[in-house]
Amino acid sequence: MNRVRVILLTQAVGPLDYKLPAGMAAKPGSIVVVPLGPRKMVGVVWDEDAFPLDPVDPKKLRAVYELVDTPPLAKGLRQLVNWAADYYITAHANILRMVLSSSSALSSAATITEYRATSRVPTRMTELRAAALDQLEGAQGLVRELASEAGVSDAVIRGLIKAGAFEPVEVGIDTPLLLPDPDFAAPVLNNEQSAAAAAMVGAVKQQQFAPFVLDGVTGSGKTETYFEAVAAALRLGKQTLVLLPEIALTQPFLKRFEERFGTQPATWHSGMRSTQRRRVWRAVADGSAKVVVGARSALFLPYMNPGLIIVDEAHETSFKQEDGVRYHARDVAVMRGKFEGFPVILASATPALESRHMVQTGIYTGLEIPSRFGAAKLPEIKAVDLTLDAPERHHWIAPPLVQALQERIERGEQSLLFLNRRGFAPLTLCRTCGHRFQCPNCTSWMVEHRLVKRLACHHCGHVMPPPSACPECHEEDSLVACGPGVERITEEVQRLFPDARTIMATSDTLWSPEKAAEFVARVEAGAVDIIIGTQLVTKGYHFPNLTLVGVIDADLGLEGGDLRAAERTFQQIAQAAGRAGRGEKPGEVLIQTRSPAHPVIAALVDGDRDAFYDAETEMRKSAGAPPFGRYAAIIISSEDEREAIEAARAIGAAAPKADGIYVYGPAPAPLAMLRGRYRHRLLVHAQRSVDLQSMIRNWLNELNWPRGVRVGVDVDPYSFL
Ligand SMILES: Nc1ncnc2c1ncn2[C@@H]1O[C@H](COP(=O)(O)OP(=O)(O)OP(=O)(O)O)[C@@H](O)[C@H]1O
Ligand SMILES: [Zn+2]
Repeated sequence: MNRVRVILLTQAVGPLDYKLPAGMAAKPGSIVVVPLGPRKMVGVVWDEDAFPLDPVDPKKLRAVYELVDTPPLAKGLRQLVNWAADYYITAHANILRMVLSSSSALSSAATITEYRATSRVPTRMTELRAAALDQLEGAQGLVRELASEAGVSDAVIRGLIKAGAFEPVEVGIDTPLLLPDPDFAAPVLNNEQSAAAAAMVGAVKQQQFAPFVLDGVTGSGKTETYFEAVAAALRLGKQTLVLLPEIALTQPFLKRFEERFGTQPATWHSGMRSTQRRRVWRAVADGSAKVVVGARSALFLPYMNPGLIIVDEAHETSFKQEDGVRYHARDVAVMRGKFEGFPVILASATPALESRHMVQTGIYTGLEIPSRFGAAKLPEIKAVDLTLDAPERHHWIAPPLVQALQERIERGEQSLLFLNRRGFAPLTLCRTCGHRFQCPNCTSWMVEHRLVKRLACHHCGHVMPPPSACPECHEEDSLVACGPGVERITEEVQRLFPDARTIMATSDTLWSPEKAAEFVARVEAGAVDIIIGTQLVTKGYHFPNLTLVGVIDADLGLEGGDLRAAERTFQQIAQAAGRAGRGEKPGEVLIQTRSPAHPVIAALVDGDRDAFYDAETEMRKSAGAPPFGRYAAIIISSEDEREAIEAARAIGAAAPKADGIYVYGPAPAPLAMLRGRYRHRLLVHAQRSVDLQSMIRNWLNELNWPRGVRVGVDVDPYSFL
């Protein structure tokens, strides 16, 4: 029968059956264009056994329009999509959109029309046009891209094209990627590294599923070591994916990769232009992209011949996606290896408790590199007790840290101050009436960003200029900044050491791979004495002349009752500390805290990671928390507060009562209002033996709620409270 089942890239309809026109052959995984009502839509031919479907009268079936000229999605990838839709309780379409994440890759044209500026000045010049021309000097791209770069509408750009200020350029987009050479510059590994590399290389050659935790202390050379596994995959003609937690880490990685393999790998991240996306997507799908480095979205690409996935800094919580499909890239990576039969390496100096547990129970293989590479030693870590050694009023750097910074400046060495807070101050209030600036769309304070003279919401992006008078009591010049952010620490450093060269490193300053590369180049060239940064600079970077790390507020992350607060704080500070003393000169780390006896701080000072993890694991066990039990959050939101509460109550009232399941709530979600939507949450806590997904699916399928209400499920949530 020439009938196929198709999943369309929209959540609005389930899988539909179509008939194949004569002469068209499509098998499961084939990408097709089909009619849906009056529209044309992309879809994927799916295995018939995945969904129970009513038989439709064959005469009523509409015909597939077109078979897209790309290789069909492999069976293993289709299984992964089935699994992810099931596990994260979402529609197949939502997962498939991440697989087919380049719409231009699906059209057959191998060239594309971009536009670039000519020197012709349009006869009619408007303010918008002038500003756009100014912004776009030397730029080239699609109309949409140029418009967004200049911050104007597409119409403005089209007007400029008509006026001759931009001209069309035909761009070939499928130029082949260069091949990395596994033997270009192989390093000599030390014994510890060799042992770990041998295990990974062996697994790559076996071409079977094998999960590893590559657990090496900071500066142990995990990258050089897993590069051997990449080389092994290259020799077999297999594809490797390296996942990085942040785009900012891409550039230094590319440089190291090129030094090792003679050419850069393909990259994949949200900042790419659509032509680049198409080129990489197609090269991934036809197997010619041998190594891809990317953010978590690279995980779902249709690799033709995958042989290895490496998740670098695998403990990072940014691998968990918090909107759309709430998946964890680390966990999906492991499942992908399982379905498609290849090793997956989770590399970290501070593995997630869950990963460590998998090693201890023998499900993952643990590989350790216990010491730093070469002559480098792990830094000495000390706590600075802020209750004894307090900074001056309105200052945040305590005397011992001031002195340590002074010594580094004198010796020509570099320092890093770590505070995980962007902006100048986390809270602004009126000293006369106490008014606090809150985001109008979210339950969160507006954060002052003094450099750009704005108050900003870190959740929805809402910004406003700081008013000169209080909006409540109208008192002039009455606003005070409360608490420090990195901008304020930078100011303090500049006051303390007027001659020191400082640089601030946060997602506000390192927002693109290029900016991050510039930052690295400046630090490497010795043009910086003191780096002040958020968690963005605490991992991955290797600056041999950096010998001091100061943690401004170690207690910050420990506040609040988040399940992973202690673990995350430990990881963050250990990673920050790991930037010190990576070269020949020894490193020193000073941790400012009000509770030096806290188990997290004590473990860091004693260098006793295992004791900390063991105690933390015991606590999770007795609480039935992951990995010993499971959580899922059900988030109910609406622009209408009543509607949200009522829907949440109705869902709560219908909660299943069964052994091993506890449902808490509904209660206001961690951000009770977000982007203008009121949010309520139910938290489901289940024993491992419970089929959590089926239970939630059955529960929610029975219920209805008003159109304006959205109900999302977050399986294995990372944001709590
Ligand atoms: N076998 C080797 N030969 C030459 N250089 C090496 C070797 N192993 C490591 N190095 C160098 O040592 C430094 C530290 O290595 P690397 O950055 O890979 O450590 P890491 O384990 O990833 O650290 P972190 O977890 O802190 O990011 C790098 O400059 C790296 O090039
Ligand atoms: Zn907001």
